[in-house]
Amino acid sequence: MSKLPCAELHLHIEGTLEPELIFDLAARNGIELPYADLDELRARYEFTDLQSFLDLYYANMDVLRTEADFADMTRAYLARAAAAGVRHVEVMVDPQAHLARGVALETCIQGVAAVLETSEAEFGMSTALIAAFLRDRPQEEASRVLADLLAMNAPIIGIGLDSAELGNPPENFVPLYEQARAAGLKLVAHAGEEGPSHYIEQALDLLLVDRIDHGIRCMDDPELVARLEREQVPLTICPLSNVRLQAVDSLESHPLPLLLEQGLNVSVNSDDPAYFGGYVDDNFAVLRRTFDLNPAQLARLAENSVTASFASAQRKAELFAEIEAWLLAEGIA
Ligand SMILES: Nc1ncnc2[nH]cnc12
Ligand SMILES: [Zn+2]
Repeated sequence: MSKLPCAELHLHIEGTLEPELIFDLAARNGIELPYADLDELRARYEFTDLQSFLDLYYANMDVLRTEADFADMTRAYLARAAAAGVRHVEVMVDPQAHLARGVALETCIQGVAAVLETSEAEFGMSTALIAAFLRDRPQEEASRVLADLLAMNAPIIGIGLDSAELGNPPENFVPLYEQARAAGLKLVAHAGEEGPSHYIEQALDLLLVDRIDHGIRCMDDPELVARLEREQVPLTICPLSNVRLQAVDSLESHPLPLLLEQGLNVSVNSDDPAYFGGYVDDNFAVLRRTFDLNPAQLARLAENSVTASFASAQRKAELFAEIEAWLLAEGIA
């Protein structure tokens, strides 16, 4: 089976930092890591919940110091994503996580954006950049950083909301989202990953988001599931992430097939692929094996990703045609 063409809509670029690159960048920047070798680092990749992952994710970012570091990480992701079948990607970056370490906004944004600009020529892959804000830091700080991003004309298409969800509800960030909307930006937010289903409703009703990242806790509220279907609210779902962070009991009990069956716009994404055991093709592969998904169901997931993307109408038409061609090649058209 050839790689299914798709859009990746839920991807933290810092979550693509592979252990080997962490060691390379540490050596380049003269940083002493708290791990003796790759095996010792890899042994830490056992998570009990979101916070246990975030602790390692933020610690490992310390190796990102220069524009070249951000660029090398982004280049490595694009090459791996191209091999995975990703034809359009909307990359999230966490500017506050870098500012807090003394890394300038320009360094992280320019480092990532400069490489995203090359992906069309190198891989035929279209890209966009989303600035994600840390919900466990103050709303006022987020608003200041967004103002700085706008003042420097950062090439961002939208904003997101991530980091520790429990106890940090969407309602805390209404001013940030109003500011972003006034600037013409697209709006997404993590909601219902670990947090309760009413965080999803808050993200929709108070932040007015275009998409929900994760959203799997909607399963606790059948009326919300019906609403998500009725309004065709996209949920960017990350199966391997949910398993590794124990947001679901097992892959077998993951709600994605049920949500697909019920007609919701669910897509498949990798979240932090260097930490969760795989890129988008790996996510598709385990889903296909576990749930015996047929080519038409896989194509529907890919079509959902294109529908939910912020790509232009022309680009979307190209991507739908690629998926149709894949389905034909699979003998199912
Ligand atoms: N899965 C996730 N949830 C919340 N914040 C994140 N930051 C990076 N990955 C994340
Ligand atoms: Zn995420």
